[in-house]
Amino acid sequence: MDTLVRVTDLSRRFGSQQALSDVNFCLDTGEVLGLLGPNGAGKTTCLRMLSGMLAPTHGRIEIKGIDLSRHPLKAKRLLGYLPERPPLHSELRVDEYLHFCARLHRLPRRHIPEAVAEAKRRCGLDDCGHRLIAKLSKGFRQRLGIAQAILHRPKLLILDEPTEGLDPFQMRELRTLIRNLAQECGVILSSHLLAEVQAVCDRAIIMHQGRIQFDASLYSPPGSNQWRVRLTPTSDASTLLILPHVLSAEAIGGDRYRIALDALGNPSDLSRSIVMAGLGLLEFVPEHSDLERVFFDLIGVEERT
Ligand SMILES: Nc1ncnc2c1ncn2[C@@H]1O[C@H](COP(=O)(O)OP(=O)(O)OP(=O)(O)O)[C@@H](O)[C@H]1O
Repeated sequence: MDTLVRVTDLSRRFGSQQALSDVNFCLDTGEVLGLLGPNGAGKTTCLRMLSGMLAPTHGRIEIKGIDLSRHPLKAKRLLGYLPERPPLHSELRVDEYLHFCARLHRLPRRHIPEAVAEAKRRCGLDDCGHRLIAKLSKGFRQRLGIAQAILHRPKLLILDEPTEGLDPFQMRELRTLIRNLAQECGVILSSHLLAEVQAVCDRAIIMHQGRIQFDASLYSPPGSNQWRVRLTPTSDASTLLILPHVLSAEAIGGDRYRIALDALGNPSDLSRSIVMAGLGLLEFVPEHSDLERVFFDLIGVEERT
């Protein structure tokens, strides 16, 4: 697969504040990458640098092998950007605004009507051309923000908190749109919601205090068969290890254990054998993915084990 974006040792300092430190990652065409992290983690700073709006203090960004700092115009032609606050002009009508943006993207005049029609079609704005932007709902404003970003058919689409403030229905529609757009380009989006990233992304990077804490595919590896149990305090937990199909049983605190089963093990047999071995079973849940573990550890939403 093509490497679309290569980010090397990217750092940014604002005065004494180190907003981003030594960030490294790559993105392939067709991939949707989610940047996750709490407020102030550095997501927007990272996306602003990727979009060419902010210069790095240190490090390099290449888009299709083109160095963004050295050849900004050439590299920026390959990307579309939806900032945290979409740059909409509320006094304009949708068509007027998209024509204006098409000129900013330097599309040849004769191609503009077709490009505007196509962007509206892809973003579900076909019937909105004459509507005043001031009168659009939040969901339609986000669609319009994305439409301006894809007018020139970029190879890389950068979306900063694209579903922020949308209702669940609008969120679902926008996620479908993002997945459809990803058939033609790579997408990097930011969010502080784990479920959001899990719903739409192929890969997630968790950022915290300007650094990458986790970077992995969201497709669970085949054969990951892990369960979390809580036993009564008097239980002899070493018994877990001799139960059928148990590969390991790791104590994770609070009388809880993370149990890994082999490929033949299954949860219903495991729960039965725990009880038959005389252990007091209080809780039995699927173990979180590594992504969820890191996220909850950082954000501290879930009870700690
Ligand atoms: N222009 C700026 N001047 C000074 N500090 C800044 C500037 N932009 C960002 N920062 C600081 O850099 C850090 C990272 O901010 P950033 O906006 O990138 O985080 P974020 O993960 O996008 O957060 P949020 O989810 O709240 O948007 C924060 O501490 C922020 O205060």
